[in-house]
Amino acid sequence: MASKTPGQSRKPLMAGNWKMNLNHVEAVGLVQKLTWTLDDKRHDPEKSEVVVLPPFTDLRTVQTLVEGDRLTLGYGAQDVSAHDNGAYTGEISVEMLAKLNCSYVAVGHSERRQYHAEDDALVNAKTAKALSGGITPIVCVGEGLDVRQAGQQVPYTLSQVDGALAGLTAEQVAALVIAYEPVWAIGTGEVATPEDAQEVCSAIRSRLSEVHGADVADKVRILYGGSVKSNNVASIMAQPDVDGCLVGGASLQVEEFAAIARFYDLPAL
Ligand SMILES: O=C[C@H](O)COP(=O)(O)O
Repeated sequence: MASKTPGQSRKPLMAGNWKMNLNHVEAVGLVQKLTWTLDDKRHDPEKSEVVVLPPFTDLRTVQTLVEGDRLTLGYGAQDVSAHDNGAYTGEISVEMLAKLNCSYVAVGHSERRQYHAEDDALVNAKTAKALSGGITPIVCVGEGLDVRQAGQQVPYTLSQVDGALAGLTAEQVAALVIAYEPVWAIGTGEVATPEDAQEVCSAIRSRLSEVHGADVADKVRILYGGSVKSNNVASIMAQPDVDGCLVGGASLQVEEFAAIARFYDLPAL
């Protein structure tokens, strides 16, 4: 099995995308239980950074809890507007997220692309907007089942990466996170094999290196997402170009997500 490069400096990132689950009262319960569980199991924050991405309506509550109790837990949003402010009903601006001290925001999640017709140009605008507001975008890319069956997952995903990062400077690219999420593996229980994840994550890093240089490519954390569980996370994380996971369903289960965060203590099966 491929292994991490010795001395690699990218700190693993485990981000829990709650999607449209948990109201702000329920968020308190999950965040408290998660941090207690991580403490109880002696989670080492140097070995993985743990982040939650709750719905917008939970963010102020999560901020108050994290800051009030000085929790070692990052948080962010699941989407951001490409606009600064104005008549965009239902949208949330980067300035609003920055005011809530969000560290991260997911952009271009496949569910946004599928249900809200977000294309690469809009994902590009949102990525640039997040960066301009000092929030780290987690740029989501990945192919559907038809593309995978045609064996086109690498060119398809690289085209999404090119589109999402168009016009960004090397410095901006070095500051963002990319999440490779094959759509056929999201919420289906169909996890990609570690080799499937590595193939595309490695191709993404090579593309970043071609366009922005090896130093930039070496800094970017590339996550895998799609049916990540405690029983498959260690072997996925053993891949050299996988620097963390974007976790959906399992992030709503405290014990499961805490175990995923502590992937470094699990055997790679
Ligand atoms: O953002 C998370 C991904 O969509 C993965 O979701 P999942 O872990 O439920 O498959």
